Amino acid sequence: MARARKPSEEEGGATVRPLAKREGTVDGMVVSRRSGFYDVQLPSGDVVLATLRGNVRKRGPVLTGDRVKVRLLADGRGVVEEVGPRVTCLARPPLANVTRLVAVVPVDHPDFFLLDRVLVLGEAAGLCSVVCINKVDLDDEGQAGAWAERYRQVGYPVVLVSARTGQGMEELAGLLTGHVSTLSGPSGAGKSSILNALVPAAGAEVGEMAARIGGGRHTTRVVRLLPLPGGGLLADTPGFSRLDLVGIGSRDLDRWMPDIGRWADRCQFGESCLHRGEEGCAVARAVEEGRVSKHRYQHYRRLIDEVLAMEVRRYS
Ligand SMILES: Nc1nc2c(ncn2[C@@H]2O[C@H](COP(=O)(O)OP(=O)(O)OP(=O)(O)O)[C@@H](O)[C@H]2O)c(=O)[nH]1
Ligand SMILES: [Zn+2]
Repeated sequence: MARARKPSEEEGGATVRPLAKREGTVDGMVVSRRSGFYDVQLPSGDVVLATLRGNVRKRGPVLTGDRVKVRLLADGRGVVEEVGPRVTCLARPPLANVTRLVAVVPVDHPDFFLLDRVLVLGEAAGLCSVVCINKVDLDDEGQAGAWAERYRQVGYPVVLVSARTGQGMEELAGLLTGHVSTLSGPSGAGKSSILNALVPAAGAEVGEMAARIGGGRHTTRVVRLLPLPGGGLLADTPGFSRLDLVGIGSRDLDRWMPDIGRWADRCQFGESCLHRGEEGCAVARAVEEGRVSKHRYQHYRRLIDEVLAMEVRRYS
């Protein structure tokens, strides 16, 4: 898989940059869609309901997050006349131009294997990830600081927040400014609570997942991009609705874990090495010397075994 080029901070996907000039049209971004109708947010903040022009419809699906040119009609509606190139594209949920992934870990039930899996998927999709440790009001044993340090060493910005008390939320909001962002993390991590704290009008249901499933309300939801008060947009649906390592190859995995990849480049065995404890492997040595976290390396080993097993199933 070719390495996705990461958008720079200035290129944050929420900036509505002009596409090529087109007479009588304005730039916008699709912020939600349902059966043939698209809500397009204009640079003024206004949202118009639009349909697609025939040639646009033929070219393939237009996704929430797509940058478009709309022609405004006299009745206040619009017609999408052109769709701009995508910086990133997620499949499930279908979202274009997301640039920021907020990987949420709850203090009360932290699962760092799951976090590393989410971060790998984010890297492979070309997103700039932030690790968000939530529920720090429950951090009685003061462990969150050490966890944060582990991920700062990898190179990720880490924020310690409490959606309940509001601690750290301003810092998190600052990291989302100018981006199209999405939250990811296990059920109960506090994604809806964080969304509601960042976008008071979001009205996301908190702590009701079990009730929803139990009650059989299992309908497909529309993905919306909600405007953040400080600028930027936040998806109201978690960024990865499935966490299988689809599209991740055994030869690429080290690149999607930057702390491992850094040493993989120096491995004497070159590209053929999968860094599974081979004698003389530069990654194994870096772990022994304490330059790479043992936890992260253990997770790499579990993930590479999983990817290899998938490849065996696919090719046999
Ligand atoms: N103490 C504490 N509890 C929190 C915090 N954030 C969320 N919670 C609680 O954690 C539970 C789960 O929160 P949600 O926001 O529904 O979590 P979610 O990640 O959206 O969960 P799903 O919808 O199941 O994916 C709720 O009971 C929240 O009130 C926090 O910062 N501190
Ligand atoms: Zn190696």
